[in-house]
Amino acid sequence: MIFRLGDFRFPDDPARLYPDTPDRPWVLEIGFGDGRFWPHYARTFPEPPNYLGVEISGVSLLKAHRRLKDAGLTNAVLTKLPAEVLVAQVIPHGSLDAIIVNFPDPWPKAGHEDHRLLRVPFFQVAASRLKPGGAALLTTDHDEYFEFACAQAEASGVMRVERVGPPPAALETKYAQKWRDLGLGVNHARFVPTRHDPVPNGTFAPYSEEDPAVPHAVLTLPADFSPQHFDKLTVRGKTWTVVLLDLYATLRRGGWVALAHVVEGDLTQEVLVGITEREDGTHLVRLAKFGGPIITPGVKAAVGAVTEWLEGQGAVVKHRGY
Ligand SMILES: C[S@@+](CC[C@H](N)C(=O)[O-])C[C@H]1O[C@@H](n2cnc3c(N)ncnc32)[C@H](O)[C@@H]1O
Repeated sequence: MIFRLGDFRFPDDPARLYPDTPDRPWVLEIGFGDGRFWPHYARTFPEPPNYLGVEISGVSLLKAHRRLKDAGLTNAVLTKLPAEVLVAQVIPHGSLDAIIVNFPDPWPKAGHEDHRLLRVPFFQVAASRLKPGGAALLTTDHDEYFEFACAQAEASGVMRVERVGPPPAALETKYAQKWRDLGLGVNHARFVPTRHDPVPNGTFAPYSEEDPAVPHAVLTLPADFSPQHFDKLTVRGKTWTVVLLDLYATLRRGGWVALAHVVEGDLTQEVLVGITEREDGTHLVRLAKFGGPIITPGVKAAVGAVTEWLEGQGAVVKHRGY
């Protein structure tokens, strides 16, 4: 099954994600590519564990989805997201049996280490998300990244590094085959948590139409409010950047819609903020459902930015709910 970020809870519950197999082990694979690993690895268990796969490539997502379907692996959830967002926001403390990372992008150029997944912050969150007895498994052809990842795991203070042989399934992926054809070897490590300090999930919330928590404001617009142009506007907070890109008039209900680009760490969302007239003549500024937004501090700030832009145009705010 393919999940969007908005289909998850924050944190989610494996029993909700896998209602037919809630008692099986839970394995997360990061950067599954075309999905060759899981059919091989799942076969090494008496029953296929519950699988959560995360990828940033949409093409890979569709290829892997077809592969898992053809293999009859139904207790599998695939999602197109940066792994960092999924691990930090969706996965509960102490819930995973394994985290698998096969041939992660090595970011080999000097100065690009910050783009690497396997750094201290990742290991700290991973140690929280793994169950006692669980481990993160890395297989890579890239010697320098391998040493870097082992050093980062040690530096995290929450992982023990075991340099052991890879599971045979890790040698069946597309990239494993590519490097094997070039005559290159692989490195493998198990990162075993030595501590399980909880790293709290964030403050994300799903969008629910009736929920009063949907960010909004109520205001009175000046009688002559009729914007003819809109200049792009950027607002920065500690953890987010909001860019109000444009404002559109809506024809069906009267009113306007602002398009906002919201960046918070690894997560980017494009959201719409509606400005609609209410029966009493005031206007409601509210995050729109369109596009399946997640309610985050940055998205609340986008509603705030639209409200404050309207104040700059002479609106008087009666209520702020963001
Ligand atoms: C070198 S490929 C390896 C693919 C596959 N594991 C294999 O062995 O054939 C790395 C994969 O990681 C994915 N990826 C890179 N950064 C990611 C991130 N932050 N979250 C999830 N996937 C990511 C890429 O899209 C790519 O498919």
